[in-house]
Amino acid sequence: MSSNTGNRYVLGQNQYGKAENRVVKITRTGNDGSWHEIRDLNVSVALRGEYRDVHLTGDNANCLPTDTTKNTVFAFAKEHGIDSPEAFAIRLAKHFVHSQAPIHEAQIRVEEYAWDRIPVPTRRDQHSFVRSGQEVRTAQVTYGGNSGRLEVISGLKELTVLNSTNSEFHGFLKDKYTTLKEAHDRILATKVTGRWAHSVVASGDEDFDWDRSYKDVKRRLLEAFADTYSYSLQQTLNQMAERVLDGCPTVNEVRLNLPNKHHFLVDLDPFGLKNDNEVYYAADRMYGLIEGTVHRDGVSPVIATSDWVTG
Ligand SMILES: O=c1[nH]c(=O)c2[nH]c(=O)[nH]c2[nH]1
Repeated sequence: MSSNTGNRYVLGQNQYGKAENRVVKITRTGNDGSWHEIRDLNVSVALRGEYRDVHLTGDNANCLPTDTTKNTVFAFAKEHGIDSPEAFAIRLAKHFVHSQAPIHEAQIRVEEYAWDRIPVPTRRDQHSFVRSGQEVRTAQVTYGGNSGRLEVISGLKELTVLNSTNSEFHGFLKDKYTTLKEAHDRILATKVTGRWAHSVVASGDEDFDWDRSYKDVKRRLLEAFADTYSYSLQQTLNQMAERVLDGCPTVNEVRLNLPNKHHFLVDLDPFGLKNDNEVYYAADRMYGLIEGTVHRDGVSPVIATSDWVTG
């Protein structure tokens, strides 16, 4: 969106909303309500539409307060529950666009923090949890706009994985600045940020099982990482994305950002010791950053390539 102010400047893309609403929903089940389920989300709202006046003239008539968007997130958790990050985000996005004429498009971004149950064999009630440290689940829903599209991008971040062998890197281009030694057996480690876009079919299906889809994609990413005999992290990236597209017909596109978490062999010669690929120094920076999108033929990619992902 852009609008000519009649002056020298043009108001370009703009959006607003409340970011990082941390909503935790406890659902009590069982006869006496002593079995608890938990969903722990970080929800950000961005609204787009007729906001020329609020920026240019100070007329706030079209401006639903960010405070209201925050309240809506918490009220919806109570009124509708949280079935999954995607379902919750779709419900919110549709609500904002359908309830206020000036709002043309809504984008909801969600992070979910997972909790595992602490098993207590002596207790029938279950309300104790330990934060599960593996990864953060993400979802981004965009609804509305000129085409009235519903776009759902699921994802994860901070999923750290390591292969202690079956990784080589050699035969690369060399110039006068190249000092890297060819590696025929190295550690391959990365902290996966992955995003995958769902087809319209899945996005529009109110009964679509987002949690199951998420588990399926994550399992495939991990299995492909473990199965691939790697000649570069780029090749591993492609294998991981293809494994998802192979097994998940409702996923059209996968984007992966893979920092190469370098492990350098430590020189033990000064101590008269031989380092037979056993002792490494794990460097936390700098890191190679390998990024790419793999999508079905004929599908136009929608996942932003400009998002800055750090290692
Ligand atoms: O898997 C890798 N890909 C690269 O492009 C690269 N570059 C580098 O220095 N090490 C590696 N490893």
